Amino acid sequence: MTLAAVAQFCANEVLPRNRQLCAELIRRAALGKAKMVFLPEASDFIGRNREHVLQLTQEAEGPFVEDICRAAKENEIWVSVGIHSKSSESRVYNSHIVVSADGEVVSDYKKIHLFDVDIIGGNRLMESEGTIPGSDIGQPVQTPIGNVGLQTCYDLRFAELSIIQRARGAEVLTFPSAFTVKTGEAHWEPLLRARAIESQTYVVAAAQSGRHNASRESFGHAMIVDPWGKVIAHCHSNNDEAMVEFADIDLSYLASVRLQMPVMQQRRRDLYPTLQ
Ligand SMILES: O=C(O)CNC(=O)[C@H](CS)NC(=O)CCC(=O)C(=O)O
Repeated sequence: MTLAAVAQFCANEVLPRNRQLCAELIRRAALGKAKMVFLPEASDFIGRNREHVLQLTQEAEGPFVEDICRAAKENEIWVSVGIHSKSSESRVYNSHIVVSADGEVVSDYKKIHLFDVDIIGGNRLMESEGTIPGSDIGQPVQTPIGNVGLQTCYDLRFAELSIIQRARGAEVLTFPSAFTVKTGEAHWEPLLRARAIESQTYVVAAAQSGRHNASRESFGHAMIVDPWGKVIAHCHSNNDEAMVEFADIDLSYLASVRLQMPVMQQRRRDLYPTLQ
């Protein structure tokens, strides 16, 4: 058994509180014997507006990453977590870091697709006003649960990334998220299951959940999906309770799914561009 743990909680603008909750979730995952734990996008904080996010990022980044690295090392567990990170201009990066069980940051993915949308009956959010998009898909990270491809939240809607990461050796795709309630109700689970089925990977999706402030609420429902599309861990809640659920990442099962239905070999690369 190689257990993974997926977490959800409700980050707010109180930085020490968010750090403590993350450390607590890491500890609970390790107590449950997980080898790697997945925390949501923006686990360091959810801010009120662009200026607030910029200011909080200055204060949050150093102490947050330090605390995550310490918790990973103390509990001997790998961690995937979404954070805001500083840049040389007045916008931040939406980063997704992986920390090894030695407490070292071993990978840093910057969200490629930014959430610039105006949903009728939902939210208008223009992420690119305060965030610089990343431009590197990166290589999957070798971890004790398998090769983990890093993405973030809205990237989930761009299936090309998942296929490319699968071609680069990903066995697990991970999407730390803060889905809105309206889009989450309609799309969250079907998108996660679709990515798992079509790329034949495990999908681990940690989630923000509950009300962050007067204008932001997140959908929750963190989950792990197996390569057949079955939901094998599910935080059944959309309130602000912090929780963690577990599932076995079975790479021999993954190999058998790929063998039975070899979709990667069956792609018509003569008809559509080769993905690498
Ligand atoms: O703002 C922060 O600090 C953290 N980042 C987020 O919450 C991001 C950008 S606003 N949220 C999403 O991408 C939601 C995607 C979504 O809900 C969908 O694809 O339907």
